[in-house]
Amino acid sequence: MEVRARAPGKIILAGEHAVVHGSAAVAASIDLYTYVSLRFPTPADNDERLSLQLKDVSLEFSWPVARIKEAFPNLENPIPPSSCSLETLKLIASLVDEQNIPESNIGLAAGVTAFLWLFTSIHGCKPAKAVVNSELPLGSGLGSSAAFCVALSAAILALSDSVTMDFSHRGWQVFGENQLELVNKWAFEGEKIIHGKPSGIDNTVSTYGNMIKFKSGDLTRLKTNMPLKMLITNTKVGRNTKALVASVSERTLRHPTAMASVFTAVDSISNEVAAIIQSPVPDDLAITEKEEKLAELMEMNQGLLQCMGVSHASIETVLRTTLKYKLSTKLTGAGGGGCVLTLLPTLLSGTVVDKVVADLETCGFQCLLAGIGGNGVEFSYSGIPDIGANGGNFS
Ligand SMILES: Nc1ncnc2c1ncn2[C@@H]1O[C@H](COP(=O)(O)OP(=O)(O)O)[C@@H](O)[C@H]1O
Ligand SMILES: C[C@@](O)(CCOP(=O)(O)O)CC(=O)O
Ligand SMILES: [Mg+2]
Repeated sequence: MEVRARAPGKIILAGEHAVVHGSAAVAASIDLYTYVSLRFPTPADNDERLSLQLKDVSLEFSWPVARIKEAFPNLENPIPPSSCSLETLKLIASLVDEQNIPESNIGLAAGVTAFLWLFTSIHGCKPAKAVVNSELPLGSGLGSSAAFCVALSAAILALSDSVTMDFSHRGWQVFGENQLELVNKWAFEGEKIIHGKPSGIDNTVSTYGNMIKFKSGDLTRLKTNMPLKMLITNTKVGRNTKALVASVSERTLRHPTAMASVFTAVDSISNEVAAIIQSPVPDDLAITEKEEKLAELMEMNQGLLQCMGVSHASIETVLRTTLKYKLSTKLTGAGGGGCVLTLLPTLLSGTVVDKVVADLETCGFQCLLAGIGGNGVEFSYSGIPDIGANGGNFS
């Protein structure tokens, strides 16, 4: 039997980075997903390995289970969601090093480490094969790391005693509230391995979907009927969230008072964005007014992200290009390159959108329009034994 899980990427409408320092932020899921399939071999497979296939980078890693047992002599499982200790990180690093990850893909080591921590914490040293593929660009600000951790946690938990399997349900199914919480907690532990100091907003929006406000670990699910259209421009400039988050923390240490004011300003912007998004939309005029306010808040947030030092020449080029069409733009995610959001007002003609996209593509950028605010993590079983509804636990 195999389980497949999928978890969405996200855009941050307001508050990235500042959210790591306690400000509010607003994020929405997008309809681009990371998929993980996981299966335990049958005795006939005679496979005593734990394998991870990363299709997006055409790499596969595997470890004999005996080698993992040797590296983790004191492994206890299953354990409740907890951080990987420095000592265990070192043990996992030795397993990852053995795989000779190509230098050009070295950022993957953190993701592979997160996989080993999540899998062994929940299942111990068991042979299994996980296959990952994604519709998201990796390392571009659309939350691929969180979608990876959420989809992995979901697939790993869906084949554990923590989830009662419902075989009567074919196709994608959603977790119950307690299980979602567990998936989110484990995914956060994975994000810690990849990001160093994540706020938790990315894994939370990927787990719960839709639109959320997030502050100091507290989730508020936003209800909105405002149509929101964003053009996502990928500058294709590579960057690394962990390094950017660390650079903002270093600037905060150097200028604590000034940065505290920046974070307070971002907090107000995020709260205002959340209020606008949630307020009723009686007519087109009201939508236009709201869009104008949102556009201004996005510009203000971008200015503050520049203050934090996370903009980039490529992002500034997108800003200048869209400004020619009086459109407002801000970076999304960690910045330093990656993806940029441009608000497309409801009354903006398709011809103008086409022209903006053509201009941006001439600069070598890639534009995409993603659906905003869809489902969070989902899972489905395949190769189900024919025993009817709710066959109980398998592990
Ligand atoms: N589909 C995937 N396959 C392999 N690793 C992934 C995948 N998605 C995410 N990752 C991991 O997440 C890292 C990128 O995370 P990050 O720098 O936070 O960028 P973002 O989350 O904005 O895409 C990658 O270097 C890798 O370790
Ligand atoms: C910069 C930050 O606010 C968002 C990072 O998003 P991404 O990994 O760039 O998609 C960090 C965080 O909140 O954990
Ligand atoms: Mg990330």
